[in-house]
Amino acid sequence: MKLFQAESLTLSRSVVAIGAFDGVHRGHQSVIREMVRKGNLEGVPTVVYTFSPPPRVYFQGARTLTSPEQKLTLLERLGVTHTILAKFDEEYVKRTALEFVEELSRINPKCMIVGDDFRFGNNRAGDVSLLKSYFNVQSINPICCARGERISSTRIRELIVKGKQEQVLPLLGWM
Ligand SMILES: Cc1cc2nc3c(=O)[nH]c(=O)nc-3n(C[C@H](O)[C@H](O)[C@H](O)COP(=O)(O)O)c2cc1C
Ligand SMILES: Nc1ncnc2c1ncn2[C@@H]1O[C@H](COP(=O)(O)OP(=O)(O)OP(=O)(O)O)[C@@H](O)[C@H]1O
Repeated sequence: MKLFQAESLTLSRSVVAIGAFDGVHRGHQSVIREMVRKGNLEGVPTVVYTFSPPPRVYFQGARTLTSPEQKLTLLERLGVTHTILAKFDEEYVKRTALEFVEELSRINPKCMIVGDDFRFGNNRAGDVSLLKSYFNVQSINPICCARGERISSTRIRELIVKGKQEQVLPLLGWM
């Protein structure tokens, strides 16, 4: 897997998954596996566009579930060929939604997977409907735990705070 900073990758075709992916939990794995499946089917590079630190860590002081190194190892294991790891800092968050769209255009995504509530660009001005006006955007069905709740990084952080470690590993599902 090749690693890139923001604005440094150009491709003639790709499939892309975008998100914080903190923890690379079972929900994230499902998104990434679907993206890799599509990429392999089409014979095009598979790209994860992610952030370091995760936006919730930067803005809300949330605890990080996976270090950048751990995250990259897990992404590589899932078969991702390229990862863009954007340094999420004071400068980066000033980028407008259209600047982010322009950056994505440089990798010519044939298909893009993001969450329905994905927001991007300064002050979270960009949303999925804006992204859909430029790209073929898809989402996948939510992956839930045995109790029927949607798995999320936020939920895993809450379980850690409550000391319910034994419930965390099945949600991460790294084994
Ligand atoms: C270029 C760019 C600029 C952003 N600027 C802001 C911002 O000013 N304020 C904010 O709360 N979030 C900002 N975000 C973070 C997004 O709101 C969101 O958390 C991020 O895209 C990750 O999406 P996810 O939470 O669905 O994984 C920005 C994201 C990008 C890509
Ligand atoms: N349980 C899930 N099932 C399916 N897709 C998921 C699930 N959790 C996250 N995703 C998808 O993974 C991508 C990255 O999401 P993100 O990093 O925001 O995850 P999250 O766990 O919801 O994070 P947070 O709790 O911090 O909001 C998005 O496309 C999102 O829709």
